[in-house]
Amino acid sequence: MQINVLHMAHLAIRYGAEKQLLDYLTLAKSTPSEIRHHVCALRISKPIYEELNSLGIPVITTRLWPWNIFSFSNFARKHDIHILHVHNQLRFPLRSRILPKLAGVPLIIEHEHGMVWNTSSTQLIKWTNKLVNANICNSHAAKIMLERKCNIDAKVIYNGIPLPPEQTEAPAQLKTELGLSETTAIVGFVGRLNNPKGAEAFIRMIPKVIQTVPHTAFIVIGDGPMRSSLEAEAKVLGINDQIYFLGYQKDAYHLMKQLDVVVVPSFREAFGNVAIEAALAKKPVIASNVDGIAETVIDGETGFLVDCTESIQRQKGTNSLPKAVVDGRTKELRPPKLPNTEILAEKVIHCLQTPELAATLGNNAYARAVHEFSLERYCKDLDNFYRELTHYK
Ligand SMILES: CC(=O)N[C@H]1[C@@H](OP(=O)(O)OP(=O)(O)OC[C@H]2O[C@@H](n3ccc(=O)[nH]c3=O)[C@H](O)[C@@H]2O)O[C@H](CO)[C@@H](O)[C@@H]1O
Ligand SMILES: O=P([O-])([O-])O[C@@H]1[C@@H](O)[C@H](O)[C@@H](O)[C@H](O)[C@@H]1O
Repeated sequence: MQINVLHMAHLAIRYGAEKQLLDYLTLAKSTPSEIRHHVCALRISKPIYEELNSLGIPVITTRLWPWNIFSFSNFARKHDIHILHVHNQLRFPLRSRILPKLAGVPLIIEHEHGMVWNTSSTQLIKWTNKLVNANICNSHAAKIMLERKCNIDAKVIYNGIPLPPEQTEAPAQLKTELGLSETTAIVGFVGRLNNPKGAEAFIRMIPKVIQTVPHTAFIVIGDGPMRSSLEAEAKVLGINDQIYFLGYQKDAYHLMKQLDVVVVPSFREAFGNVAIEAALAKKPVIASNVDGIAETVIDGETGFLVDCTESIQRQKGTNSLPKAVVDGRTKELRPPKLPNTEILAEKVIHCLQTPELAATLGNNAYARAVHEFSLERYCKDLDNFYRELTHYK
């Protein structure tokens, strides 16, 4: 039996959830299987549309408002869709549950990538829970949030990241481009410049790091609504000449290879693909002890986890703050906080001053990532889940 899956997702930008889906579809397309993929894009950028086209994946673009139900149900019928796999639409049950059911889609999977932290009213979600056949979370922390907030049980499938080709040593062009000497260490942040990522904690730790290790450069990869305020804060802290805002970079992994330490200071993070990408680049990760990050980083073995103690000031135009996050140690809910600035700086300094330790952490992180967080493993888990759900033998 062929299994036809329709993925519903926002594909306008290319950060965590979008990359995860595109990487999966790319691998799935090159692996013989009875599972066929289709995409229902709520929004889509031209490059992503072209990418899906070149993979030969049928795409329907619709926001799925009630008046779009006929085109959606025609597409679902034409491609004999068995499963609608909805990514990150927990807040919109009309679009992800009610209309697809009315359109005759047999099975619905909801996949949580981090939205449950944002969900405000959960009443409609609870009322329509019966329309969903299965839920997937990308970490145990996400599963805890989904259960506590929406009374939904879920299967945990950790994200998976494409393994880099063996033996690809990146040319160290970053230092040349930035005019840095060969001996300058680089500490990096990679992510959307929106509030869950805690980029301000990265900036605030810098003066403390350079007091002890003065010749260090800091780079920020990524873009978003907080960029100008972060640049302004760097100016006020007097660290302008040591920090480089590189904006959105298509090949963040290639740049990560050229860093010495990667910092992931998010105050909420369902999973955190950046921590795994850093691991695959064999770099130690210093990260907040919160949510899914506490599952991807093993404190003292693959990096360091830093407890969260600093209050957050939400800026205009950024995401609203979640009421609670999952504490990395206790697994209990607690208010969101940024990682402790002193400890963050201390751990970065420790890695910079003891490169042997940094190398050991990076190698451990790499071995664990290859074993537990590969795209192949993700693909296998997801495909088996589809088979289970459709009682495929
Ligand atoms: C706050 C939250 O809950 N976020 C979740 C969200 O993704 P979210 O987009 O927040 O974050 P992730 O860190 O997982 O992924 C970001 C991705 O964007 C890439 N990048 C970033 C900057 C840049 O300039 N160029 C670039 O390519 C990174 O390399 C990485 O691959 O869904 C992901 C996928 O399930 C989860 O892992 C995240 O935990
Ligand atoms: O977490 P949040 O900022 O509300 O929303 C996020 C998007 O901005 C991001 O593009 C996507 O990859 C994440 O999965 C999540 O949907």
